[in-house]
Amino acid sequence: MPELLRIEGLSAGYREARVLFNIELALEEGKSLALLGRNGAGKTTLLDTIVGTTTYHSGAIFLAGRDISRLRPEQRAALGIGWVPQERNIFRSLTVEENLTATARPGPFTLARAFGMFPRLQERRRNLGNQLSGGEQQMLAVARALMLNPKLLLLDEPLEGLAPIIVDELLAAMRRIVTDEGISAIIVEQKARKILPLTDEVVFLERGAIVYHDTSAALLASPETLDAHLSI
Ligand SMILES: Nc1ncnc2c1ncn2[C@@H]1O[C@H](COP(=O)(O)OP(=O)(O)OP(=O)(O)O)[C@@H](O)[C@H]1O
Repeated sequence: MPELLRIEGLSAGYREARVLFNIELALEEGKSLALLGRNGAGKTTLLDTIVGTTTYHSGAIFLAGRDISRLRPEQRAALGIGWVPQERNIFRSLTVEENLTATARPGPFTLARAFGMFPRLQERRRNLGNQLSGGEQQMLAVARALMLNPKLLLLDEPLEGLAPIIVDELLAAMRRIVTDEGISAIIVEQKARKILPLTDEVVFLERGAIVYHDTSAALLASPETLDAHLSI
C-alpha cells in the first residue's frame, strides 16, 4: 500500500512552548492507528498539528507525498484531512441533514451512506444540532467529517462521556469506517481495549514523544506490555 502520511522529526506546541518532540510516524493508505497515552501526553496536540492549528517548530508532515507542514488548516482540509475534535464542532442551529450537506465534498461517502451507517441520524434528520443527545452529536460529527470524503480521518476521543450502548454503536460504525470503507484514520482514545481490536497499529505517547509503536494485534497479544503502558 502507498504511504498516506509521513511525519519526520516533528516538534510542535503552542507558541514558544514545545509539547511534541521529534515525532517520526508513517501510515499507509487504508490503515488505522490508535494514538494512546495518559492525560497531557500530547495526543490532541499531535492531531491538531496534523490539522495545522498548533505552532510548528521543526520537522515535516507529508500527506500522500506532499509537504503540508506550512499549509493553513483549510488548505490541509481541502487536501483530504478530516477532523473530529474533542468538542465535536457541529452546527448547533442547523438540522442534522443540513450539517451533513453544508460542507460535504463529492466522493463515495454520500448522505445515503451516512444515514446507512448511522440510522439514528436519519430518524433525526430534521432535528437541530442542539436538540441531539451527546451520542447523537458525536455520530453527527463523525458523519459530517466523512461527508468531506477525507483521505485521512482524525478522531479525538470519540467515545468520551458517552453511555455504554452509544459507545458500542459508535465502535461498530468506526469498525465499518476503517475496515469496510477502508478509510485511513488516527483515533485518540482513553479506552485502549475498546479501540485496539479495530485498529491496525498503535502508538503510545509520553511527554510529547513516541515511546511505543507496534501493530495493535501484537499489543493485544501482550497484556503485560499493554498494562505497563496504561499504568504509566
Ligand atoms: N492551548 C494550549 N496552550 C498551551 N499549552 C497547551 C495547550 N493545549 C494543551 N497544552 C499543553 O500541551 C500538553 C499536551 O496536551 P494535550 O491536550 O495534547 O494532551 P493529551 O494527550 O491530548 O491529553 P488529554 O487526554 O488530557 O486530552 C499539556 O501539557 C497541555 O497542558
